[in-house]
Amino acid sequence: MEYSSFSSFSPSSSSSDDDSIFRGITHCLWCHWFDDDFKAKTMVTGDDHHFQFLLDDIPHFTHYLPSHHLKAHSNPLHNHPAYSTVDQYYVDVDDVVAQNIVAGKNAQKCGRYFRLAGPRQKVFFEPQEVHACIVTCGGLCPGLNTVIREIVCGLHHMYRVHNVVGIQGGYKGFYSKNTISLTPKSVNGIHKRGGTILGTSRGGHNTSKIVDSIQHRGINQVYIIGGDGTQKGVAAIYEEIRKRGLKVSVVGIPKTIDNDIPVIDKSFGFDTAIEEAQRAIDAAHVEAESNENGIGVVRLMGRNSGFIAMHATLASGDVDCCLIPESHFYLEGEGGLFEYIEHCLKEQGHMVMVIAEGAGQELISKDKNQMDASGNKLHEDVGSWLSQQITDHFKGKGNILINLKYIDPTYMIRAVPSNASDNIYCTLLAHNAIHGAMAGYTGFTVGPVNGEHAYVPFHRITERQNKVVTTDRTWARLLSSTNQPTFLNPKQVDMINKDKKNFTRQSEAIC
Ligand SMILES: Nc1ncnc2c1ncn2[C@@H]1O[C@H](COP(=O)(O)OP(=O)(O)O)[C@@H](O)[C@H]1O
Ligand SMILES: O=P(O)(O)OC[C@H]1O[C@](O)(COP(=O)(O)O)[C@@H](O)[C@@H]1O
Ligand SMILES: [Mg+2]
Repeated sequence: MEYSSFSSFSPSSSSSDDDSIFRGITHCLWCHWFDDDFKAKTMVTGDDHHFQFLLDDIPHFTHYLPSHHLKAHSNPLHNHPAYSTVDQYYVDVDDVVAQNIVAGKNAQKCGRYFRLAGPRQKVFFEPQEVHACIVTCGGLCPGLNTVIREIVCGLHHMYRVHNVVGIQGGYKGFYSKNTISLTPKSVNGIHKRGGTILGTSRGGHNTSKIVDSIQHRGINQVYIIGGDGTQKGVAAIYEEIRKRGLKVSVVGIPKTIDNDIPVIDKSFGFDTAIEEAQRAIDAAHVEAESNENGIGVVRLMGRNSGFIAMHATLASGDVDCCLIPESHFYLEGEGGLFEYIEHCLKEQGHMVMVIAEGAGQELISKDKNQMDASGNKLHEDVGSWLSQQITDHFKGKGNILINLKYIDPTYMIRAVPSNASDNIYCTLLAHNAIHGAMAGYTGFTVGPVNGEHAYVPFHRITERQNKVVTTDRTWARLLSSTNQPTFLNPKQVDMINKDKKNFTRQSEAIC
């Protein structure tokens, strides 16, 4: 199937030979097209023609490379001693994952679907032809080394691919550093270490220099591990590769300690970070409890979203107040933070607070607007600021002596090695990334959607950042467990309720 057979905004069914090689034998009707922004879409109609849904599809080599450049081969896993015994080992080409799994009266008509991740019957690379590279970009996260190790070992053990290199120091390493060879031996045991053996960086994304380097080195599978910024870079690399007509599979593996990547259930390393945060909260609790009017303040990561702070608070049970960027708070007056602290000290003699790094930034007077090398806004240290505000407040009250201890474990929670469950998660991500690349898919990311690993197009991952929804049940559960104020006035509550009504109307209109 030639790329030109995809027509803009006009779904058309296809049943060429190449198409059936690509999709296997199927009874469903699959109509592919690209929308105005060149995003792959597929309309799938079931056997009985009643069931129809829109698949948020990912690109495949057959979409843009001429068929005489492509040859499909049987998946070598057929002959693998471990995998060949598995019943139904290959993913059926008709298998998709629903983004919304809560059934309602319009359940079949609305929502998005993604391709189920996993090994395909046909692959578009011979093992000896593959030259893969791996790069890590952006901030650290527990599990980076595990993903690296599992890509190297997965390629080696499952597909007998031996030519894998590491790009050092993030995107800029493509054009400024030599590669290092990665073998199962060289990555042995790295999952027990925090950080990334390849190094990482912010900034330095130069699409044409990166693609020149990929072309020059003869690399044909690119595995890029990074957050939202990185995935925007991966999308640009894929676009350039497609324009140049290269048979190079570009795969993004989503990483972020902040867990703010949409669509996927959770990012790797997040569980580990929450576990590590407990140690800081426990210490803050012990200090606060052991001192008269003890106040423990813990600052956790979360540039624009408060998932780490929220989950660490929910897991702990010892936190009296959790402050996140999504929920504005104020210090003075009725319903304010100072009033609540005074209440906690009076009632229980101590209190523990968790604050996300991006919370309360609007309260801190700033004279500069600083950015990091990737263009991310740099925040003021809200933990130190808040500790000072609390200290000054009680000083002003004269007769109340407080004992405030400020703990800042921000970098500690992301520098640790991944825990057992994150290691298993990282392995699945790595293996599914490999299966997708070997099957000829490109320009995609991978991750769990409602518990099933799926291939997700870049634009779904980068179009927005996940935020804590302060009107949903999880935040309500937190408010009820801490007993903290909502910091909302009646006018704001009214606005939230109006927004909710509008949202419900819009959702109904989409269906
Ligand atoms: N819009 C973008 N387009 C291309 N590359 C980007 C973009 N945003 C960030 N990058 C690159 O991605 C890398 C990591 O981005 P950063 O925001 O620091 O971390 P993360 O990917 O973890 O969010 C950096 O090398 C940066 O130059
Ligand atoms: O000091 P660094 O390395 O820039 O990292 C700090 C930032 O990294 C983060 O963990 C997010 O990083 P990523 O976007 O790279 O995932 C933020 O919470 C924090 O603001
Ligand atoms: Mg980011």
